[in-house]
Amino acid sequence: MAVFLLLNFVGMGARAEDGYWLWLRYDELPQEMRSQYRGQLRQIVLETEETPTVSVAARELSDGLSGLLGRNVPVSDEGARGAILLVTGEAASLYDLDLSDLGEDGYLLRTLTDGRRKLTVIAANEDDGLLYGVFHLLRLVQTGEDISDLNITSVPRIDIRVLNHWDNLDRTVERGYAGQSIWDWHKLPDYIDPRYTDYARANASIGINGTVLTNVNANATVLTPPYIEKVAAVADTMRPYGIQVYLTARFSAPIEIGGLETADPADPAVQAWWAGKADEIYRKIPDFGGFLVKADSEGQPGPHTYHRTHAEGANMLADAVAPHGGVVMWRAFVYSENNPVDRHMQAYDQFVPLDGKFRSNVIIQTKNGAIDFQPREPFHPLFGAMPETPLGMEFQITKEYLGFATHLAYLAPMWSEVLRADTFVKGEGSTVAKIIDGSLEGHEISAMAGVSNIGSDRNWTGSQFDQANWYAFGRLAWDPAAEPAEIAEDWVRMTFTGDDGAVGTILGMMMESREAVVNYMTPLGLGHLMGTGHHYGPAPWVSELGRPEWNPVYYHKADEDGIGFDRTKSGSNAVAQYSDAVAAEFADLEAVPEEYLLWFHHVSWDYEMPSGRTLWEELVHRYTEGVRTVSGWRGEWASLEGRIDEGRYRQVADFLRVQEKEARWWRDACLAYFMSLNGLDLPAGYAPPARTLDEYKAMVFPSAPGN
Ligand SMILES: CO[C@H]1[C@H](O)[C@@H](O)[C@H](O)O[C@@H]1C(=O)O
Repeated sequence: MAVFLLLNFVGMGARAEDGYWLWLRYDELPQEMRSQYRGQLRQIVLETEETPTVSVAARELSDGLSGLLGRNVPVSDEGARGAILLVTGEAASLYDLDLSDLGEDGYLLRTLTDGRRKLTVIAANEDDGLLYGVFHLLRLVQTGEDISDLNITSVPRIDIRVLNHWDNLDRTVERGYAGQSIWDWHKLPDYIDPRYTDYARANASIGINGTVLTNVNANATVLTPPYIEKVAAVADTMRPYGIQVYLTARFSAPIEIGGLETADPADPAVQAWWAGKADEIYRKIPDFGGFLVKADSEGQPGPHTYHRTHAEGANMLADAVAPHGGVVMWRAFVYSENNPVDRHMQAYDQFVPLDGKFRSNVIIQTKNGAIDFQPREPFHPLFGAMPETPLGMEFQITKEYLGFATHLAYLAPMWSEVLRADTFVKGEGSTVAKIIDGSLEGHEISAMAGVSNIGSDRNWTGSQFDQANWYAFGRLAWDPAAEPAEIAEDWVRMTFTGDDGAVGTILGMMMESREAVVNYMTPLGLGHLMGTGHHYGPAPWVSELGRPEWNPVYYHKADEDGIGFDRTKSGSNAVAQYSDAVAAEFADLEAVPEEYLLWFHHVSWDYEMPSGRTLWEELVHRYTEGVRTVSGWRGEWASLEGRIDEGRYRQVADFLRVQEKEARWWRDACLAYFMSLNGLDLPAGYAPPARTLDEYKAMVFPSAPGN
């Protein structure tokens, strides 16, 4: 028995079976791939001071290459043939390398020929840059790229590339579908889970340089002395990997843990309390990043209680961390203080008047769209509307609205769509990416945040494919112009296999996946039809909840005649929050991109679409297409049996079965509901819903984690 278990473990390898090692799988490459690297990657030579970061970089490179090449690639003193040199600062001049444009995090990868020696050089100004360069070289080898004549310069476009954990101190994770929080507060600071190091490695490998450990629906306890000790222990583990730790600041903390009677940002005692708290944190964590704040939204405390603005609230915290070089990421996700005509308009209405009033170390962290991480939303109208304020991007990596852990939905195409969207605020080419990287308006700081999908499941993210979303977030934060398909291909090769046929199959599925989800959940610009509260499964009929915007009917506004939210002049006029050029396009029924049609217009069921179908027929078609796409993947995935390891093959196959079942559920329940309003039949050739509307309404949702 013992022998069997041992063989089982060693033979199949935890690495291969459960996804724990993410994309950092340094399994031996196939012979034909290995041979090309043989001469060039023999040993690692440090031409830099050996700091903790340099040590972890050298160890990663040595371990990685040794695994991939199936022979020891040691750190050595001597730069013989086939050396990889890690070079910082002064030493770069020996090799005639110009590091002047690399900033703190950028790096060069170069192949140099020195007499008969061929050298691979990784050079950077700072150790963190070196670490990023090491991971890039590893990636090239993992994906079988030719490295014989390297000439790569890479500099991140965004300064603060940060994960937001919506993790509570009791280890539940809001909107988390991958098990408990990895932050084990109970055992910290004395026990440092080895996972923290693997977490740091994974993040560093994709350029992430910050992590907010706690939920934006914040608990002030994390700011008390015992917790600061715990956070410091996590920060110590992250530091060698170039990752700064941040915390969420509960606005009422001065009352809850400080013994004050108010949290009014204009009160000197409150200001002094926060300044003292910041000093206390920085004494333990000298490189603490700063605070992330959700205020005056969904019941969170904030400055409005004291008739102060978001700017006054943010500035107070900004002043507290400024002497230490910290920042405040103040979220623009505010709603539900008043019953809105259009929730879409609230953040803009509250924040645009405050443009220019924030301290220079405040970033307004804005979700990609104005509502809430739907499968598709037009870009948030705040982008471009606050030229004097740095706006950070907030994407949601965890799939709250896209099928939790089981559904395959590769999100980079969705994020990229928003980053590439043109706001036209300074004429053509004023993309969202240029606003958040600070280049359009000349800002000093820039940030991109991703709401983490990480938990304590062995595979970290709840499914194999959800790892790709974590991976892609990092790559896009580094370079918002990166191609989603290229990112995905790197990920597939590193994570699953280098077999070109299999790579093509998996990549094809990934690249179709986001659109498939849009089709079977919310096609043509629909949004928020999900079950209320947990946000799982379809519930477009819900109408009785206490506030209008809690109900799906508020978002689709379907009736006998038509469907969609009129955000033009005849409706809420939310379009007016965009620049003139964009507003004109969105407001025009003929010009609005089809994918945003029902987001901006209420359209009659018989409206003729560009395809020649009526709107109703087009909706049916899209819902059906979504299901068909997912069904197709099941066959494609089955063709990979035996070509990737059994454990991961099975899990994905099972999850695709779930996704197909649920895609049908979405299609059928939504169509049954819309038919009950419009009285129309399905066009010929389309299967009717499998059950009656009442049956869908009565369906018990599987108990949903994470809300
Ligand atoms: C953390 O709260 C979340 C809430 O769970 C979620 O349903 C919604 O997406 O957004 C909120 C927010 O972004 O603050």
